[in-house]
Parts: sequence; C-alpha cells; structure tokens
Amino acid sequence: MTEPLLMVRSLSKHFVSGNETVPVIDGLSFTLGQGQSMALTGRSGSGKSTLLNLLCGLELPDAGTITLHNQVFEAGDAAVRRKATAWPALRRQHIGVVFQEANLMPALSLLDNVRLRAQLAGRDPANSEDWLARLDIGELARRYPDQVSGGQRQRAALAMVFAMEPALILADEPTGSLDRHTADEVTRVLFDLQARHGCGLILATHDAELAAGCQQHLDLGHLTGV
Ligand SMILES: Nc1ncnc2c1ncn2[C@@H]1O[C@H](COP(=O)(O)OP(=O)(O)OP(=O)(O)O)[C@@H](O)[C@H]1O
Repeated sequence: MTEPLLMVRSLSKHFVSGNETVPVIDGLSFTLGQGQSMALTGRSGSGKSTLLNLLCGLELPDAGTITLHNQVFEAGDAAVRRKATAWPALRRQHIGVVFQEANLMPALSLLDNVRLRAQLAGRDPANSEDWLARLDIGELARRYPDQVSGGQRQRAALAMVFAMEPALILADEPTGSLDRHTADEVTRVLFDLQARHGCGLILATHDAELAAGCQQHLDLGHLTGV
C-alpha cells in the first residue's frame, strides 16, 4: 500500500491578540492520500488560511504532527520552533501554493514567471511554454502580468504551480477574485490537471461548486464548533 501524501495528527494553533487568546485549530486530524483532493470549508475566520499556512510551514503549530512527503514536523521540536527545518526546501520543490490574487513577478513576462518557478523547484523549464498553452494563454506568454486580465493571471499562476510538478497543491480561494465564467474555467483546468498529474490538492473555498468537485471535505467551522 502506498504511504499517504499527508497525515495531520492532533494539530492545534491559537493566536494571541492583545489580552485575548484566539483558538483557531484544536486537535485536528486527517489524512490525504496521494493524488486526492480535499475542500476546506467553514465560515470566514474558521481557520482555513491558517491551516494552509501550517501545511506549508509558514505558521508553526502549538501542538501536533504534520507528516508530508515522508517528512515529519512535530510541534515543539527545537528545529520546528526556529523554522530551521526542511519546510523551505519542501515548499520550493514539492508544494505549489495558489492564492486568491495571482502572485506573479511584475518585471517578468508570464513565460519567464513560469520558467523561474520551474527552475526554483529544480525542474526543467523547457516545458514552460507548453504549460501556458495548456492553460489557454500560450499566445500571452510574452506579456507582463499587468498586460493581462485577472483570470489570465490566475491561469499563469496555475501554470507556474504545474511547471514545478508539485506533490501537493495548496490553493486559498483560487477563484475568489474571478467572475463565474472564468472561475468555472479555472476550476475545470485545476481539477483536470490535478487528476492527470496525480498530485494532491487542498483548497480553501466558499465556492460550493468548487468544493463539490473535491473527493474529501473538511468543514473547519463545524469541527471547531464556532
Ligand atoms: N496573525 C494573527 N494574529 C491574531 N489572529 C489571527 C492571525 N491570523 C489569523 N487570526 C485569526 O484567526 C482566525 C482564523 O483566520 P483565518 O484567516 O485562518 O480564517 P479563514 O477561515 O481563512 O477566513 P476567510 O474565509 O475570511 O479567509 C480569525 O479569527 C483571525 O482573525
């Protein structure tokens, strides 16, 4: 049997805001298999973005263990506390992150953005133009991010993620800034490529149609009882 891609066990995270302690994630456990997709749902403030940040090491947990791509990150380890861990390399090479607003380098063309992302992950950038073509923006490859629409920028952001051949894609409201038609297109492309390339996908969304396309559902609002 193949190892799961991701195992989360008893994960907890709180923030301190002034005198107030804000518990966000409390004893969360779940498993994501290789190539599986999961929708993270829950009302605004229920902790979706916080969980995505924990899963790529941008936030540190108070308690619990994250096992991702055969690496174990245990809250409380001195290395985890100092962030002096394998997270940065894992993020660069194996975790593709997509935010609501596409995060492109403004001084680079769409094609050079994709090439750079592939190179940073240690992949061959030769297929970068192909990735843009597969996302139906091949003819825009030499334009700069401010010369294309929001939906086209979001497609370019997906091309960057797929060009790095990630084991896991973490997407935070990837269609949140798009109109319905463009959101449907980007959703179709995302699921199609994810299924074809067998990477895991976790996406935080308020979009019921996007959530319905995922194999697993995790409702954080329900879990944390808020
Ligand atoms: N750095 C921080 N300091 C204090 N509180 C924080 C911090 N980051 C997030 N929070 C709080 O943690 C809770 C969870 O926030 P988070 O952004 O994860 O929610 P979300 O489910 O992604 O919300 P949305 O759907 O609105 O994007 C919220 O109450 C938020 O105010």
